[in-house]
Amino acid sequence: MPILRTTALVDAPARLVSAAVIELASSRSEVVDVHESGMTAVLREGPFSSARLTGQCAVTGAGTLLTCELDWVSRNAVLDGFTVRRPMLSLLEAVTEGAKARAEALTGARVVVGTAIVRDRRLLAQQRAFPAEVAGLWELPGGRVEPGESDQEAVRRECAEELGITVVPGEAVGPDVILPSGKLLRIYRASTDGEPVAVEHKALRWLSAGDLTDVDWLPADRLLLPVFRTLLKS
Ligand SMILES: Nc1nc2c([nH]c(=O)n2[C@H]2C[C@H](O)[C@@H](COP(=O)(O)OP(=O)(O)OP(=O)(O)O)O2)c(=O)[nH]1
Repeated sequence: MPILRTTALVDAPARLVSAAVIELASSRSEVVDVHESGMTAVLREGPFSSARLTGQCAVTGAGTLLTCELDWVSRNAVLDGFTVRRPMLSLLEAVTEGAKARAEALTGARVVVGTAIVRDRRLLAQQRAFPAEVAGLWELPGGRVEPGESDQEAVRRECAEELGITVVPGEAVGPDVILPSGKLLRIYRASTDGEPVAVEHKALRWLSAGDLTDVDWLPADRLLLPVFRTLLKS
């Protein structure tokens, strides 16, 4: 199975480098797995039987080392060297260099926090009531981090406003996701003793791992479903 590998040293945190690779990969392929330090995508169409793109981040003293790999099953091993390897290398370089530039440009971008509250192996999700373009779609509780506020303070404030509960924020999980506005969606675990109610939303649901695909998520959250599944296993 042919395999190509490229690397780049990126001056940005790993969860943002992962976000940039996910954004680039999802414009050309189907992202099938995401985690804090990378992602795996499958290319469905091209001069190969099947192809897989992975991006993996490692934290070093000099920045985040991004390693991207493409491996594929050849249709014709003789033609492979001429007709497949060169475009595959161009694709890989475009993803690696594109992710480096995008992550470095977005360092310090505004953050939207999402809150992952898990109870009895179920994740709390809420259905948006407005604006019209996204009404009916599902998301995690949260919202924009206000100037001068920490991510954790935003998690506490948004959960109080949207759910009427006090939460204790935990660690960030998964990669960031770049929103169409250029803000970064960042998910934090949180725990609560309170009973949430839908203050601003249409509905709340506690979703088990098997229920996760029953609801129509906002596109950024749909990308994070592998992270939500992992949370429900632990
Ligand atoms: N809260 C939240 N927002 C999300 C998620 N996924 C996702 O794409 N978003 C987007 C939707 C919005 O464009 C943006 C957050 O907007 P928002 O309306 O919830 O934020 P906010 O409470 O600070 O807004 P506002 O009342 O100040 O207008 O992030 C998610 O899981 N939770």
